[in-house]
Amino acid sequence: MRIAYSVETVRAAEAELMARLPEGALMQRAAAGLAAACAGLLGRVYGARVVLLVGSGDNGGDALYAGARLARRGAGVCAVLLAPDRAHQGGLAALLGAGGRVTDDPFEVLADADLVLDGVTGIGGHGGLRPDAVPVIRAARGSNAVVVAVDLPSGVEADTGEVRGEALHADATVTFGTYKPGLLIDPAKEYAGMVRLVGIGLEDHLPSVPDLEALQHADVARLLPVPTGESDKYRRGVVGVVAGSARYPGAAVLAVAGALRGGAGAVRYVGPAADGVIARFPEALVHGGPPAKAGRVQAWVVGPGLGDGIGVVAEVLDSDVPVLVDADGLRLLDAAAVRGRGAPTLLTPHAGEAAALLGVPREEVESARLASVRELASRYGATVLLKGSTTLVAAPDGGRSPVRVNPMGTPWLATAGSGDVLSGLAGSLLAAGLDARDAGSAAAYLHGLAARHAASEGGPITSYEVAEALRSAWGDVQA
Ligand SMILES: NC(=O)C1=CN([C@@H]2O[C@H](COP(=O)(O)OP(=O)(O)OC[C@H]3O[C@@H](n4cnc5c(N)ncnc54)[C@H](OP(=O)(O)O)[C@@H]3O)[C@@H](O)[C@H]2O)[C@@H](O)CC1
Ligand SMILES: [K+]
Repeated sequence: MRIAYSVETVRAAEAELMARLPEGALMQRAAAGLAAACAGLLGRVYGARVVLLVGSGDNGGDALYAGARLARRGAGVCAVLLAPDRAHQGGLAALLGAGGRVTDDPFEVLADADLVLDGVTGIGGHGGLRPDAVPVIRAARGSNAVVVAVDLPSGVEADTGEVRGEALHADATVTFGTYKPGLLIDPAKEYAGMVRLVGIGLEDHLPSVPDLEALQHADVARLLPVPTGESDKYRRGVVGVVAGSARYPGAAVLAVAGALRGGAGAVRYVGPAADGVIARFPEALVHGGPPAKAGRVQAWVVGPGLGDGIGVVAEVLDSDVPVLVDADGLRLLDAAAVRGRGAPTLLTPHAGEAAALLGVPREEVESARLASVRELASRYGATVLLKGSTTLVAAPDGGRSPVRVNPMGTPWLATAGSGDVLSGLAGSLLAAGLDARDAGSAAAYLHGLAARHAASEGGPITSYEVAEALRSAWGDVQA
């Protein structure tokens, strides 16, 4: 599991820790870890050419002190001061004392650098890079040097993962004390490269519940249901899928495709697209409806491709098993009916649907995804999976459990029908007994991984191919 804390929380923990340490000790810990990571990347420090890009805050201070350590080990270290009169004084003195130098010509030194340390901004940065930094960052990127970001790639928003202008694309990021949300959420995450976490003693001063957590392969593997010798289809779970319409029969096929590969023992399809479903999946159980007459299920998925036939949503919400509501099912969703349910509900909107549920413009959700998913969960008393380049999953517990962020997203998933596959898959995991937050986050993870597997064969992928690749994704996380 990777966990992240917001800047506000990091600053509070830092203040607590700093009060117990001698002046500057924390920055020295950060710089020591940073220099060691750079030494590892360089292989040989003696004679290496290192360039420091130094901004006006403590992020630049970290770079300067780390540069001083590398200079003492024989590296040729040169600093580019982006705000010369505001550069960290102690760090600058340390660098000069260790034999490093300052240059006025960044392009000359960047041309043959082995390693560039990006200390322009860290958690104190806002907005994209300022104009004076842009050509320098581009020159660093255009060189053959390994580019290492200090704490965060400069130009990204630490708390939200937004990138509001130009930002540095790093090969690696050395972050201090804890991950920041921007290191886990796209698009910022893509700028960070390989992330290394350096402990500075902050851990003991951070709250026990982080703001965010991201599952990794091993976490997903632990969550996935494994059939035992005792299993029959009911023990493995039967998932009911209420989807599709005369106008959108394909949504039914895709939701069933996802459900069949989600670990439930059987998939029961209810709706008007039964012929299409059976033609593709003879193993599906089909029923014309209504859902209450279709037979026993352990969880329902309702919504994909329902078109106008959304009257059925209320009937499904009336059941006493977990229910996933997606797509058309989210229109006209009655908040009181959802809140009044005894069994868990999982809502899976994209940003536009989330905006409609919240009654705000779509841009408001896009620009504040974390706040939006939390607000939806609390307003509906449901677990909410907010789809997007980084899918977020929040439980309705007032922030007691961290929001899950999916580290496995991929732009390949921006294709028609991919949400239908996800809803079937997540519903199947609900039927197999996972709680709503686990089912949603494990499904998002497998779905993203499956898309990557499918895309690795080359070229654009279809949603059906994503569903087919779920098997190999499943095997991959368990390997
Ligand atoms: N917290 C911890 O536990 C520890 C923290 N440590 C380190 O401190 C870092 C935080 O330092 P920080 O607070 O000084 O802020 P920082 O990231 O250097 O940037 C702020 C400066 O940048 C400027 N600026 C703002 N936006 C900008 C932009 N777009 N483009 C260009 N400039 C921009 C802004 O200037 P202004 O807006 O006033 O012009 C301000 O002066 C943290 O990331 C970590 O590296 C470690 O040493 C030890 C443990
Ligand atoms: K940085």
